Amino acid sequence: MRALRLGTRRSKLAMAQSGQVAERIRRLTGRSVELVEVVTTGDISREHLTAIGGTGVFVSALRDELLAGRIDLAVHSLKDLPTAQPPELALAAVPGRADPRDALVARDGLTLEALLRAGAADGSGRPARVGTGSPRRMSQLHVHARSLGCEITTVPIRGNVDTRIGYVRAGELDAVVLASAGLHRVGSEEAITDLLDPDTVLPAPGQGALAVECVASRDDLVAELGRLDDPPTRIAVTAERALLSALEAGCSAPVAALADHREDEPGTTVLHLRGAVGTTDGATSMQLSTTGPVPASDGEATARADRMGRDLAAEMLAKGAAGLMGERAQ
Ligand SMILES: NCc1[nH]cc(CCC(=O)O)c1CC(=O)O
Repeated sequence: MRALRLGTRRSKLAMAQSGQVAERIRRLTGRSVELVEVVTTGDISREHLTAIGGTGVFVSALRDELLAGRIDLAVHSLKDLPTAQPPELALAAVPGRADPRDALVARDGLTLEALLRAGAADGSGRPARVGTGSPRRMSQLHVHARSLGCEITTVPIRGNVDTRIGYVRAGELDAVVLASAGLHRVGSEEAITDLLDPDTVLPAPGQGALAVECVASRDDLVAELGRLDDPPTRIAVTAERALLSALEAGCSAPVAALADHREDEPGTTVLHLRGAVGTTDGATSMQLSTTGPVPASDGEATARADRMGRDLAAEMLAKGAAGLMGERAQ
């Protein structure tokens, strides 16, 4: 049998996660897998992602290659995947999720709270300068700083993981916030100085999870790749993405969501879903949560998770969430 062609961006993070999925396929199916590099608009453009239409730009070039039949499968960071799934493509697997939390990489090994209280490194009394281009992170960092009676200066940055960590090493910023999962995938986890509690900074929908995509009409391939699927992860991210989709938010909007399976009573698992929105300056924000049963069948549980996400979004909209998403992508 010929080798499966796995299309990947050539960033360190994309290569790492594609390589890890390729290895899982080889081990589970015995199929050989070959990595094929694909260049995307997001890799070329130096503009801020919000200015070029969100992180979907990373995904579209890979999808074009799938539809043209030049590659057999693609691996995306699930949080970069637009919520509308094109019918010609199948989300064949959502493998087991890594830690969904955001991580702080701060000067002098500081935690977020210690950094906010300490302020800028020069002792000038100015607020700490924290790099992130994500409206979701900015919003929640400002809310948290205010709750501690501190201020924070957020600085929009872009670039790959090494570039972002480099700003802290060079002393240009006091800290940067990145996904823990990405730092682990590229082997830079030792740079993490604090893992942010989701009650403080709730991650992006799908953060820490991967999506394995192929052409929907290739039934055998869909089934083969389906062996990588982790039902609890798929159920959780389904709830998070349903919430995002129902809020009709662009992928750069400040929407956060995290679902996790919890033991309710001994032997009974429930799905707990948190959702948050807020203005970028953190002046107004909202966080709501809900809990629902997890039916025994994975199909029913996924459908139920989808409804939970949409119901929580409806509750958020009824409480004025739309007014907090002014920055949403046009
Ligand atoms: N938006 C870029 C992006 N897409 C996926 C990850 C990290 C891995 C993940 O969350 O699965 C990152 C970098 C980051 O947010 O720090």
